[in-house]
Amino acid sequence: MSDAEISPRDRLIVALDFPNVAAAEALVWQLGDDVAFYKIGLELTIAGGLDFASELIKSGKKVFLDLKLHDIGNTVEKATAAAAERGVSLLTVHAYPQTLKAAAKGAQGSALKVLGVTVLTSYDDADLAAAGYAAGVEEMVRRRAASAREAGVAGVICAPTDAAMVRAIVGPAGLVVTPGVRPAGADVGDQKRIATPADARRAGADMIVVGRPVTAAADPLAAAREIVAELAGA
Ligand SMILES: O=c1ccn([C@@H]2O[C@H](COP(=O)(O)O)[C@@H](O)[C@H]2O)c(=O)[nH]1
Repeated sequence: MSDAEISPRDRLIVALDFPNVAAAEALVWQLGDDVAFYKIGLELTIAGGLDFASELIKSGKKVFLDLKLHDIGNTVEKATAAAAERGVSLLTVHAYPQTLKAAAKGAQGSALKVLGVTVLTSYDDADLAAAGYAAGVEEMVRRRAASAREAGVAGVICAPTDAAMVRAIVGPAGLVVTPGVRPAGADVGDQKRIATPADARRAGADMIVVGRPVTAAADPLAAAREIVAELAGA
């Protein structure tokens, strides 16, 4: 499928950051056919999310497993192969060359797309300095996007504010997925590098990840519909 053929609905990935499967199931039921792509992260994975991922896939939804793997090559390769076997569509690993290459190998021959996490959207230059990095966000994002391209993974996770720069590095075929998305006026929470759904899309994001602006909304279905409408107009 070419990029132009992806519908606005399929560009929205809702993050199921819940402490249990029952709460995640209730939201998926509430959103119905308006949302087709879900992200399962660390919290839900620890609470039985892997079996729930398989159920979602069986019911026709797409699943992004956001595990941000980072370990020795053999472990990352085998874990990636196991994710591919489960039928998930997207999997994250941290964008270190060794990790990216191992994940690319683990996904070989499958439909799984591996995404390298560049710099977390909750980080700014001061956070990187506090973690011991000499380079700032822009430089680190550039380096990691280039590592992802060189390792041959499908694409990257970056902030919407980095998307245009990243697009120039990964090229038109690279998948650019951006969390840190906030509709105008939404609570920013712990995110630091943010943009609206429309601005993320205009900057070159193929897909956006949205959690709390949908999951914590008084009316999650209306919130999801507004985001899809905004994407459609971008
Ligand atoms: O750099 C990153 C990588 C992953 N995430 C994940 O995306 C969602 C965002 O949730 P919100 O509630 O919309 O802030 C969450 O699951 C993160 O683990 C990210 O935010 N930034």
